[in-house]
Amino acid sequence: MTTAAARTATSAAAVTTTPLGARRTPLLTLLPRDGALAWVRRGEGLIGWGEAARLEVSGPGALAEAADWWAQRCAGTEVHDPVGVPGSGPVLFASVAFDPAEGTSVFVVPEVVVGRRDGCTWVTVTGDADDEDLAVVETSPQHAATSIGRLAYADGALDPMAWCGAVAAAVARIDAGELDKVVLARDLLVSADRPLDPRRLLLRLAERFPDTWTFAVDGLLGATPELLLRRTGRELDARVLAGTAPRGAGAEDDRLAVGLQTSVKDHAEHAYAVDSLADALRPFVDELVVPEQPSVLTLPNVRHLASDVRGRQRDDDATGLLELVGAVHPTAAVCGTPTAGAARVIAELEGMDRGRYAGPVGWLDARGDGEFGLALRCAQLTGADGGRQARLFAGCGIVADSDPIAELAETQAKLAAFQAALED
Ligand SMILES: C=C(O[C@@H]1C=C(C(=O)O)C=C[C@H]1O)C(=O)O
Repeated sequence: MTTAAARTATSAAAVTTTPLGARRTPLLTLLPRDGALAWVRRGEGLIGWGEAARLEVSGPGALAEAADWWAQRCAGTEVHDPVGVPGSGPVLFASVAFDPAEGTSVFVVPEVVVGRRDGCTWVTVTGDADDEDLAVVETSPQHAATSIGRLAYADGALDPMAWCGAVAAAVARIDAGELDKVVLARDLLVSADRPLDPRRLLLRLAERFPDTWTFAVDGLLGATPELLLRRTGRELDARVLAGTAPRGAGAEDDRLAVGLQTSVKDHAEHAYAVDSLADALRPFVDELVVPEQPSVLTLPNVRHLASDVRGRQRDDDATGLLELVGAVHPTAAVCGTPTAGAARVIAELEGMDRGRYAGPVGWLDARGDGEFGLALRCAQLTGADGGRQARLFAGCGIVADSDPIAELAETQAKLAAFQAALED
């Protein structure tokens, strides 16, 4: 099998980072309407726009090819970076297909990146640091708050009852001993009266879900609570989520939280996801800290069992972040256990192309530092009709005790995250 790739690039121009000191303007409000790139949590992170280079790649070697491409590009670049922190200097935004061997992964080197870390802001420009680009950062925010009018929803690949049938079929296959866990997802289509403005959606998501990473790459926008892998020097860390409960009102909410903490089914579902990440990371680390018990992450729409895993990459291991991401993905948080059997069941039962949903999304710098989440609680904006349409996604882990109606309700609670941003 071969890897197919399409690339565009301006010649590897100089990259200049300029410190801007302490700025208050929220990063997401600086984005232009088109080509928004973002990875922001609690007001810090990176945004970008413009395309100095782009790689679209598909095939079994997709991530290795992207890593080579980035390494070559960095090697040919003259860098001025007095800031010297993760995310300063040259940056690559990435959105990897759920199945990189089949789907298309997108990598974008922005012309302009604005970053903020520990309260300090900088701007990085590829090519001539022209006054216009810097002026954007110096002047007023340009976010649009225009209404998008009415929304019309339609079923995606499967209607809710057909999707419940797929869950029941998955449970039967788990009961028959074919596999232990599989994550089944569904999609929901939405059309608006007026074009969907990514900036408006990103701002709403970031406001409502401050504990998540708000991301945008090539029209895939979302607010993910799950960190697949972050690399800072040789430190690696991840936040694994699996096992979910809905939110309720008053005492019911407390009851649901206790139910999640004590649920044997949710703990089993969680353990598969943690084990898959830990097993995949072990060959690369000489130290791996996995919490004995998960904690509970409370979001406005759902609660999750969460495990923050930390490790230190071995000093003699030269594997780069993109290859590490390729090695750990797909974990059982988005695929299942065993991986190959779960992937087969997903292909047979889901009836849809996940595209880049549930794939790794994030950024990488020239030092090899970066952050990748899983593209969850997200939507793919589509160009048809002037960008008035979007495809929303949500999925959940299915194990032996899963009830199709409860799983459907879980997808609805997860879809509600993006729906709230649309409907606000
Ligand atoms: C697959 C999704 O979420 C994943 C599945 C979860 C679960 O089944 O409990 C929880 C968090 C995520 O790991 C999604 O949001 O689409």
